Amino acid sequence: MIKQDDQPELEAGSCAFFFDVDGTLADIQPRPELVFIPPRSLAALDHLSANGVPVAVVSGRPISQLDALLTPLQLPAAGVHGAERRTAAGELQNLALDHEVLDAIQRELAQACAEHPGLSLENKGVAFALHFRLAPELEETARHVAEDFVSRFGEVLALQPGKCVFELKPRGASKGEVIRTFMQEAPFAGRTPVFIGDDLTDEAGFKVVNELGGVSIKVGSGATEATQRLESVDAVAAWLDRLQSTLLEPQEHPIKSD
Ligand SMILES: O=P(O)(O)OC[C@H]1O[C@H](O[C@H]2O[C@H](CO)[C@@H](O)[C@H](O)[C@H]2O)[C@H](O)[C@@H](O)[C@@H]1O
Repeated sequence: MIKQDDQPELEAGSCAFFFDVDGTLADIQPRPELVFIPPRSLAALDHLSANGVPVAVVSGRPISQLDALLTPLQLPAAGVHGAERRTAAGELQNLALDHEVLDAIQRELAQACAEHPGLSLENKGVAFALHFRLAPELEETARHVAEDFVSRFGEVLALQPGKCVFELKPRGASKGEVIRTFMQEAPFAGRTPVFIGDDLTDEAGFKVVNELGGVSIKVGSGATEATQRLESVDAVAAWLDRLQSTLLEPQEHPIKSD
């Protein structure tokens, strides 16, 4: 049990924040489309950002889904584990990928997954997630299919295991490298990077943030490179509340929590 007193102590005004989404801002749900970010956390993100604190989301989800989850906020964002990026200035920068090959992979994967009802294929256009949360007995099948595709399309895809999922992400996509890129630009540059995440894909982010002298926070249990921990998504929400109170002369924020 992590006590309230052990919450990471930070002054928001000198930091730049990077948030993972599933398992960090939002509780894990049986299916990806059921996920939501609690209004209290949305309000806190809005408050920080409206007060000049750089806040970005860094997720395995595409940016289009992140925008929908964060509505009405539109934050700087990295999607698909870093394959997509929207800068603070609103510019979109994506990894250069061979879409013909990805389309062919998608067709083959759909066929392979169709042989295993219960295995759910999430097609993100440039990445694919093989979910087995609703059919845990298919974990080894999902691993086998994912490993087979990575061995055949290793120039394009890399394996990214996660919570009840094996993902095929674009080779070169890394949450760590995308955080490093954000940290070279305004308004992030010169601040202490803070990255909060819960899953294996977040470990690359923790590594880079540690290297940059920042603060890495793992949500939940399990081995990690992160140096601090929060117990749960609820604990993240409570910590966000406290972070807001460290701001000097805060401005009113448009989103109200309920
Ligand atoms: O980097 P994240 O923001 O943590 O996104 C990682 C993946 O999250 C989603 O899958 C996970 O969350 C689902 C909803 O809670 C859950 O049902 C699933 O078992 C988890 O693996 C999302 O579907 C993926 O696209 C993201 O890459």
